[in-house]
Amino acid sequence: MGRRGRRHRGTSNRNQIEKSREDVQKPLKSDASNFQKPIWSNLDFEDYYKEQRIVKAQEWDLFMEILRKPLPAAFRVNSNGQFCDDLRLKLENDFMKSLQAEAVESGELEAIKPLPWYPNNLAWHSNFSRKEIRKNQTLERFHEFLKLETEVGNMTRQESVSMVPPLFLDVHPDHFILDMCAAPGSKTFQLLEIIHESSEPGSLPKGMVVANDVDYKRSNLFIHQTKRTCTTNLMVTNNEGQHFPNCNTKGTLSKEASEINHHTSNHLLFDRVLCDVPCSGDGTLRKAPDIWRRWNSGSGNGLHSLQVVLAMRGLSLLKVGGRMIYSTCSMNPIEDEAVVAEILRRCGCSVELVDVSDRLPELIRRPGLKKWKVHDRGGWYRSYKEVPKSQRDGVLKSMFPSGKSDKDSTGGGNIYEEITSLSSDESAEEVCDLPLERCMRILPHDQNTGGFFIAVLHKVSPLPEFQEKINQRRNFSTRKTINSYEAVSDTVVTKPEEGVEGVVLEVAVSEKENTSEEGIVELAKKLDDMGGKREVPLIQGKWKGLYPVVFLRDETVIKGIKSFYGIKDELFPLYGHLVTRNSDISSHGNVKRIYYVSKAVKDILELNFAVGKPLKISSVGLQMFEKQSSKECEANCCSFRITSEGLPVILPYMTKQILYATMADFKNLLQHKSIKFLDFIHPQIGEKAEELALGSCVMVLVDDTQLGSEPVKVNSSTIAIGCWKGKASLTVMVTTLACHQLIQRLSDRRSKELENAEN
Ligand SMILES: C[S@@+](CC[C@H](N)C(=O)[O-])C[C@H]1O[C@@H](n2cnc3c(N)ncnc32)[C@H](O)[C@@H]1O
Repeated sequence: MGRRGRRHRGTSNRNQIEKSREDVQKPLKSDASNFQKPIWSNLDFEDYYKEQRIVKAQEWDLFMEILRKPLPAAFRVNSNGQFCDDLRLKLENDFMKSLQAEAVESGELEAIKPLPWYPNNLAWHSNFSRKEIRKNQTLERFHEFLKLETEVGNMTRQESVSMVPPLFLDVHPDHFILDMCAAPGSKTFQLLEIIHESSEPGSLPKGMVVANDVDYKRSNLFIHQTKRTCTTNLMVTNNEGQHFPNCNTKGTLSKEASEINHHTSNHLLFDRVLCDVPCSGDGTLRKAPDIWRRWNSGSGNGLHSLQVVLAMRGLSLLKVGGRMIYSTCSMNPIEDEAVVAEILRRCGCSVELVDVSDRLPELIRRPGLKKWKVHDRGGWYRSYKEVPKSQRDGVLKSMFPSGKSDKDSTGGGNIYEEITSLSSDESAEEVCDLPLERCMRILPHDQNTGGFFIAVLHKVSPLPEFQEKINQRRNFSTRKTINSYEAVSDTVVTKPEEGVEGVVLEVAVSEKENTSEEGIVELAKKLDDMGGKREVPLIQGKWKGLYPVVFLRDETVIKGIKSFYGIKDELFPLYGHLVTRNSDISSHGNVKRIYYVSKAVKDILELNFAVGKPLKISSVGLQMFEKQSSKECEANCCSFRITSEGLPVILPYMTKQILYATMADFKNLLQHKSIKFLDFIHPQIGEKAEELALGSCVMVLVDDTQLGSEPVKVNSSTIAIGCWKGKASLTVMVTTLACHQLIQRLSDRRSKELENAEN
């Protein structure tokens, strides 16, 4: 095959991939002129899945019936939330009972119930769809509860099947985890919760999550939500997953930096990888009925090769001994079993499909298929031999159960290459000889959910050398990466330094936060002390709302914060853990927002700087301090207030600017938002408030016995809010919504205590 022909096929295939990707990701236009009523059926879909035999003939009608019903709502109580137990009890003891009448009326057995396979009754399924919950008046109280707790970050609405993959990943708090296709981030939140679960309040987990997604707009939505997780252990990147950088140090790091990088040898490697790939999404038909209209077998075919390369890249970034989940919300074997079979063939003995049949026994799932066929416009094919040459652009060998890709897996060929001579037995229906029965397919009618597919992979040894070489070749052809990224986003590209092949961009911020270019360049000079690498905007000569992350090294600012809040370096180091972005610096050179990064994130950030910034970081760490200018502020006042999301992390290490208050004064402040010192219910608390330095402070709720015996040890149940101490009054610095939610939770606790006392 000549080069021209091959290139042509490659391009056409690429176009098809792009098209499928667009089809999958493009939100439907919501304006009235484009609105089309869902059709709830698609004969091609029915023919396809009947032929693939994903369900037995006798189950077919039920399968289709359930697919046409709206998806019941599901939600999770966030396990790190301060009110986790309170919320779980409220669901178990209050809503489960009070909603029951409503359920019986609509013919259901239970209104809400915990998902039996999810640990600790933390995930719930409601027999009402989200629409019903919104519309029904009796359900209003429940709806308000869900809305409020979701808004403040105590709960997450998430499709139940989408909660499954993190549970099979076997995550430990010290794990470095890569979530390759993370947006909108529901599984990332779960992963973060797991790594935080066993850490003490204020002590940060050793592990971290890199949440990557090529689509920076989708990532930005997700970044906005990460505030509520109060985590310092997250980095969000916008690399193409298949080109995710090695961050290979090639022995160029100093001894100190190499030690930092100890856990990653000379590559950035991960203990766990979640590869939740872009897919045709027909498992979400119940939630997104517009898919009925759009569905065709070409979508799955067009995504297959992207899914293979994403999974292969994930495996190459995985440590030996590590675990990767490959998952899709599609029921299509071309996107599911065929991809898993292809990666197993490419990896040889270095990767195993893990049998997890003994895990989560209450989760109903079906074994992966060993037989399937491939369909395209030309019809059905049982083996690659049957595919006419004219159709081989879109139908690949790797889509068939046998794969027949020996040549591909040596690294010499590529998956678009043609086979012209095949033996006669290849025309028979193929059966895959790999243990694909270990994969899991969740079908909608099994437990009233969406459809999902999961495979658990274990890396036993390094991948075959040629596979690693293929990955390295892909990673970095840097220019290509930049160009393909430009297609989907506005990017600031860091000017490549001598000897460093193309390095890319950083942080996305909203347009309104834009600062003048001169100001930023000026500030970059001041703040970027990481080897003097200054960021230069290349694309269209504009910053386009994307700004670099820089370590904050300003001694005056850091010392000011430390002394004002009484933070001891040996207990909670600030230096080297504080970062800011150029967008967070005013044109006068003043830092506006400061983020805190855990040791794990700091290490990766430093590694990224050291190897020329191949990671396109769009968000990192937790916003902990915010500039707060006030006329009342005196010379010794610190102009950085502690943010609500930063407070739980820093509180255990603060020795100054803390006011302890009992319930009456605490609630009073939440209700009135601002209280004069003279108006405190307990005058001694008012006096203490007056003694605080002007500026940011924290009010901590204590019980009557603790008052007067300060300092009180902070633990995971400590309730505190950020405040501002003015000349005559104390003011809360949290939103009205957060005040409202806190009052609600405190009242519920109080009623529970009274109830317990009565019994
Ligand atoms: C199924 S969604 C992921 C859902 C997500 N894991 C969650 O639980 O919320 C697939 C994601 O893959 C992203 N994506 C598509 N192509 C990609 C690529 N080449 N590299 C990385 N991400 C990609 C899409 O932007 C999309 O957000």
